[in-house]
Amino acid sequence: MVVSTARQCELNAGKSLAATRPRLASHVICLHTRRLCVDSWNALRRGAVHNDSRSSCPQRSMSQPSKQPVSGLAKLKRDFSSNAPIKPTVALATSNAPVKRSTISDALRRAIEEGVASREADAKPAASLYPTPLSQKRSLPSQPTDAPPAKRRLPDSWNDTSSSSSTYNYTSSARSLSSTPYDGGSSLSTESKSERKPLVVPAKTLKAVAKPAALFLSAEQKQILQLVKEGKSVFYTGSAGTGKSVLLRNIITTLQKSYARVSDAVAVTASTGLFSLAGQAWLWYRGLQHRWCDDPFLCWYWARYRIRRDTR
Ligand SMILES: Nc1ncnc2c1ncn2[C@@H]1O[C@H](COP(=O)(O)OP(=O)(O)OP(=O)(O)O)[C@@H](O)[C@H]1O
Repeated sequence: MVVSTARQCELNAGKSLAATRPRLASHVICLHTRRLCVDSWNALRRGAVHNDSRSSCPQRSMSQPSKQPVSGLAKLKRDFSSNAPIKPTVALATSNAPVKRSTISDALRRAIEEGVASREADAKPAASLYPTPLSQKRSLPSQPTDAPPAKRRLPDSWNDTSSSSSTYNYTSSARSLSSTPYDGGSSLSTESKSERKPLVVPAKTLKAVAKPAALFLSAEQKQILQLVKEGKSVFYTGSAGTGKSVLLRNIITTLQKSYARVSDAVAVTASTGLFSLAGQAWLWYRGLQHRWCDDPFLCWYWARYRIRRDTR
């Protein structure tokens, strides 16, 4: 595309542009009239006359200043007859002066400015809803502090059923418990320490708790117990945990009940396991089996030593 000035339009009028500049582009735009002046390159090549320039570029005297604002390119003179570079005829100082823009540019600029302004106006309320990037905290919706939060209440049907059913009343139960010797700690929050009542547990309750469960002797144990009742001398032994001590306590209790009216009828010479003849059971139970236990005397002595040491 070739940019042609008004002067060039005048110069080129009436003669073939193709003859002078055959390699020019296909169109020539006259900057003076800002419209397409010349036909296509083919028309120029055929030697067509620059007809449009006649109509669009009226013959004007170059001495008359142009009323229409032109850009700096309009003031460039170029001789198309040669390949000489463009030489500005007007000092470039004029370019330093504020160049008055065309009305089209001003309108476009105003339209762009109005569009930007309208976008900013639309974006302002939306931006006020969201926090700034620096403050990432979410602002909770402001609630009126005067109005207390609504209490959650049970439905009426719930109250009806609870009153009719056997619901546990914690308040009344706490009062009833405080009247008992042991309040179970429920009245700690309501009563002071001075009002606390001592813990009183009936002796019957303690005995019932301390009483072990009844044992039923096995057949072998019963057989040995029966022999003792018949007054026979019995020696029974067995490995650890087979029930020898249980049987011995049962024998003592049975004999004491049988000879309760006779004083000193029953005498217990040694406790179970500890001072028994071998004493192996106790030592085995304590995990202290020793080779001395093969000797009854040494085992008894060893057992006594361990008992005294442990009971200090
Ligand atoms: N007839 C029984 N019924 C239920 N438990 C029993 C019976 N005989 C013994 N036991 C239980 O067996 C365990 C051992 O019994 P016991 O201490 O009398 O054995 P042991 O032979 O004396 O043991 P060790 O030789 O170590 O002294 C005990 O916990 C006892 O309660």
